[in-house]
Amino acid sequence: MLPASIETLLCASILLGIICHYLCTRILPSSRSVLPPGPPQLPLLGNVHQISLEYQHKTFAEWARKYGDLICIHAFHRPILIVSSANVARELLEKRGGKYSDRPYSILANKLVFPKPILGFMPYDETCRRLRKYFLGALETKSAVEQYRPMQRAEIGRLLSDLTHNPKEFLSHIRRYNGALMMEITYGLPVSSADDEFMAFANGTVSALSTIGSAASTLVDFIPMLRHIPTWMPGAGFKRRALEVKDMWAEMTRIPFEKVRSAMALGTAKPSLTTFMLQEALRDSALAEDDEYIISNAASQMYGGGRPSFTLNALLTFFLAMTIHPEIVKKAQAELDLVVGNSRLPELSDRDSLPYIDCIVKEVLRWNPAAPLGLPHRLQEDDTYERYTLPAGSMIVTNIWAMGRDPSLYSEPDEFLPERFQEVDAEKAASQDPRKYVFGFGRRICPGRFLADSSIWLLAANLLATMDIRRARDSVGREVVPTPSFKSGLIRREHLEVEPFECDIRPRSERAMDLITERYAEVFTQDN
Ligand code: HEM
Repeated sequence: MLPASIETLLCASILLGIICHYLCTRILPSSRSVLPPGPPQLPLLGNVHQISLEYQHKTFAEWARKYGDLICIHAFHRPILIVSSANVARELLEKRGGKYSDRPYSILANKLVFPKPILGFMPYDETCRRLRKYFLGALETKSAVEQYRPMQRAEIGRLLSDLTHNPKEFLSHIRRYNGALMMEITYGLPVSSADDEFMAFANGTVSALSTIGSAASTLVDFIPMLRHIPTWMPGAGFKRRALEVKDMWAEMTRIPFEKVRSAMALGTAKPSLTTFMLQEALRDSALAEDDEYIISNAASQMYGGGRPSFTLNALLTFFLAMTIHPEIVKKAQAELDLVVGNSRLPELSDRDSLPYIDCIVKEVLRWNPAAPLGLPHRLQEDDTYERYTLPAGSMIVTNIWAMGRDPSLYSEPDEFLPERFQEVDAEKAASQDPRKYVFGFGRRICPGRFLADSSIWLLAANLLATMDIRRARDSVGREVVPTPSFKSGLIRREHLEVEPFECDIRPRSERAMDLITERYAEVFTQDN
């Protein structure tokens, strides 16, 4: 039992806290400034009790219907501004990029897992700008994109061949396609088989990372002193997991980076994102220890740090949609047969002549956006929008999922309908294009967006040109129609995952088999 005087003191402090919080969030701002509207809050907790662990994008979309495209909620004392319209996001994050390009500080990421900040979690400081400049040169210019085309072509050849030999394992083949492509682009290192030990280890690291929590939204981010809790104490599981992931991440970063450094020293390194970044950094001066850390971690983030899993998710969404909709497969195949014929496989240079395949890719990105709530930004200084005051330090969450369900742009938004992008005028086509928002906004926009978009298109076109995707059958021969089912969560995951499903993939014809064999032989010759 506490002595009566301490009990009284505790009660008085709690009461004072509640009054201060109430004054700060409700009474005082209303006399000077108005926060955007939002659901009612509880003292001290704010809206924490209303934010579910999963599917927050749906709760936030419901709130947007009630309170508007820009709403304000509180997680304890911290204001969170939720933007549900692409136009408002552009107005704030793009046009006023100077104030909106920081990331919220994450104790879990920046203190427990990574010894120093890495790209996705960095503030928008000098280092961040330097890294983004490297990415611009390595991923976003026309010549950079051209440079990756042979790798994309080769990996498509492998994927089609793997699918013909072992179609039941399609999930692991797609995972391999994405991982191998990123490995070659990031490090210039070829991957020999799906069971590659390093890729399996990297996949394990990435999934471990995604289960410990996302940027600035775990309990330790709200109660910082929890990071000092001894690892043996009950309740310290989050810290034990974070420290495990820290070691796994360091290993995943070190192994391929050292291979590239040795190959560079021997003059045998293939051009890659890592060689490009190292050469750029060396241009001005010798490499500082910090440069090595920053570059090696940026590379491992490119390769495996969760972002490319966004592409994987889009590829799986494509397979799911094609399994559910045989009529879309037929329509796309008719377009491919007409434009490309059966004497070769589709190439990225055919893209403009295959508008229906493009509509499918757009609908994949809109229907199940890989990052439904984007990555959070942080407002660096007070700002105003319309009649609202937006306080410095607010976390900005873009509800990309809700943007893709804007009823003024998309009818029947839960349906997979590529036709919605057909025969619309140029203005509507531009505002409907999901690539204008699914990759985020402003100065932190996804640097991998062109690569991701072209990899998804290439896979869609090649797969539809050569394979039939049918529904699997159950033990009594009935077709199994997969239910579109996606897992999500801002707290535990940043992205929406496709739940596993089955489908029946077969080559369309003898000719398709020949084309796959020819491409594979070409790839095999390249490897040797
Ligand atoms: C369909 C695939 C992808 C989607 C939907 C996607 C989406 C996003 C989004 C929404 C963001 C946050 C942007 C913002 O803060 O406003 C982001 C950031 C990022 N993405 Fe992607 N991404 C994809 C693929 C990729 C790929 C293939 C790479 C690597 C080549 C990549 C690398 C990154 C990096 C490094 C960041 C952090 C940038 C920063 O913090 O400055 N992404 N992505």
